[in-house]
Amino acid sequence: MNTANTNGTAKVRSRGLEVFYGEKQALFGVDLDIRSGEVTALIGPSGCGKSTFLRCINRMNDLVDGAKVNGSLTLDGDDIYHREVDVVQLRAKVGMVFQKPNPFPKSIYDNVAYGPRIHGMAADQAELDEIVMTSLEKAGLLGEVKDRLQESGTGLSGGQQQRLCIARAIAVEPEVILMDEPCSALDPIATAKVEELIDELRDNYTIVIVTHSMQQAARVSQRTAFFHLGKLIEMGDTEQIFTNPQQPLTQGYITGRFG
Ligand SMILES: Nc1ncnc2c1ncn2[C@@H]1O[C@H](COP(=O)(O)OP(=O)(O)OP(=O)(O)O)[C@@H](O)[C@H]1O
Repeated sequence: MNTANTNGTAKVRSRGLEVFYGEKQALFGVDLDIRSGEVTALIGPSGCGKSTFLRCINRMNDLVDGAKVNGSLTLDGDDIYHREVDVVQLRAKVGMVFQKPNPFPKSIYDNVAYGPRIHGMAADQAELDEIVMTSLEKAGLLGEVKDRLQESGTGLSGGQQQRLCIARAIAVEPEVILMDEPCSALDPIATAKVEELIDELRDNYTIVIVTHSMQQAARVSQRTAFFHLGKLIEMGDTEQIFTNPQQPLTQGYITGRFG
């Protein structure tokens, strides 16, 4: 395996990470470093464990009955799976955006204000307004919704809903944003907008994106990790992975021979 991924400062670091769903092992000894200030893409054929790895980072796998995680996974050097970790706080630090936009059946304003309210981040209404506006702005949505903040979030277009979900994630000031195929339900124009947004956000957040689209990985990420049958096969600079992969399996996947 290529271990060149283990240099530099890692925001998220896994060592020997294994995940089981009951008897089924989904990840085998994954050593992977995710750096801040860049976008890391996780690619590989269906069922290779990309989403499983992603969901470990904010412990979404805790919600799956019978799921078990071995090995080490750290955020800024702290064990994500330590028994004293407050999972609610962890998920505020490590936000998530899902495949299908899933705004709450609430107003646009309340969707974004939800997290800050729960975490008591605003001292008064003016401060909450500020957080909501700034988050919508950062998500590139403010211009489109500023006159309809009290309308339902579910009434927006799919692409707008996804940017609303990104605004909702940003509102609690996360350090890491996990995105699980965030554009797969979007049309090409909405996809382009979300990709542009990912690029803008990478200076301030560590972003990890699972994608089925190699074109998307090439467009939005600086580093790419290729998984196959639960193993990390290769990790490197995105350009290198797509132009000069070191492993035959990576080569086979990116040239469309399987997957
Ligand atoms: N909740 C679960 N219960 C049992 N097995 C699961 C569960 N979730 C995933 N798996 C299995 O773990 C393996 C890895 O799944 P995972 O969803 O991480 O793959 P993936 O690479 O993200 O796939 P896809 O691209 O299809 O989403 C697969 O074999 C899958 O069937």
